[in-house]
Amino acid sequence: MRWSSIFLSSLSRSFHRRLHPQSTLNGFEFAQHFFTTEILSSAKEGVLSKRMSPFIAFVLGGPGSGKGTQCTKIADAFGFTHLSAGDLLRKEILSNGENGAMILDTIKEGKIVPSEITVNLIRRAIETSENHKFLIDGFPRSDENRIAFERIVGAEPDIVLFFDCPEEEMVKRVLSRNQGRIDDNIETVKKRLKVFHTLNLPIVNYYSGKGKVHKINAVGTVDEIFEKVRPLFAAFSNNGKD
Ligand SMILES: Nc1ncnc2c1ncn2[C@@H]1O[C@H](COP(=O)(O)OP(=O)(O)OP(=O)(O)O)[C@@H](O)[C@H]1O
Ligand SMILES: Nc1ccn([C@H]2C[C@H](O)[C@@H](COP(=O)(O)O)O2)c(=O)n1
Ligand SMILES: [Mg+2]
Repeated sequence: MRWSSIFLSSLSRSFHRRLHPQSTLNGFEFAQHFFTTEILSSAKEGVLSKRMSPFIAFVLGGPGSGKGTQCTKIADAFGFTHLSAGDLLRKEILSNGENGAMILDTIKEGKIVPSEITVNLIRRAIETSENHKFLIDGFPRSDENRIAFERIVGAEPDIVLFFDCPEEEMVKRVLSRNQGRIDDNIETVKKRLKVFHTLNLPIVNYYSGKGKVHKINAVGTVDEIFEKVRPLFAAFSNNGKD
């Protein structure tokens, strides 16, 4: 083996270990992973312009914890495509599709829309995107969501961000959001908080067990929180917008 390849291989291996501390890849498996996820992602044109497997970050947190706000900033700074599951569902309501009325009722009740519907909206958005880096905001919200994503999209997240915010602060933020959302009222927020504890938090625990969760204290100004998020994404990117 040439020195340059030994050097590159060890550099990329340590980079990979920093990003995936739980990784057990080694030898051939590691080289394969590195080729498909790191090298192909930097190619700009032709058949290599899209990574074989996209880079996926799930972004979790309670209602009003600031997921959407931070995703906008990450997308701007690091060239990710921001896919909000809630926004995709709201668009589906507006498009008068066959599931629109059911989705509206479910959102009003603060419940979770059947996974197949949400996952297919996400899948379509990934497939029609030219990008290979995605922030999937507000998903998965349940074990059923997670399993459906693995089955239908056939992928797992590379990282999971979890915005940890006290309940009182989340309620305050939702009630002053003022974007005309049907679920931004105290009755629905209470229901969404229950769903957050019973269905969403177990997902965070599941990915914690896999060493994928980056927990961010979501109290502070938007910019202060982004400064905690930035280093995670800087580690994935050479120059901020690869
Ligand atoms: N760090 C912050 N400090 C104060 N207000 C914030 C902060 N981050 C976001 N907000 C505001 O709180 C409200 C909720 O934020 P955002 O929509 O980003 O939350 P979310 O986690 O996406 O919520 P949801 O799950 O309900 O979509 C918005 O009005 C936003 O401007
Ligand atoms: N995975 C998801 C994401 C969202 N929904 C529904 C239920 C949520 O209360 C609503 C709003 O989502 P948000 O904009 O707060 O992320 O959308 C769902 O059923 N499944
Ligand atoms: Mg949101």
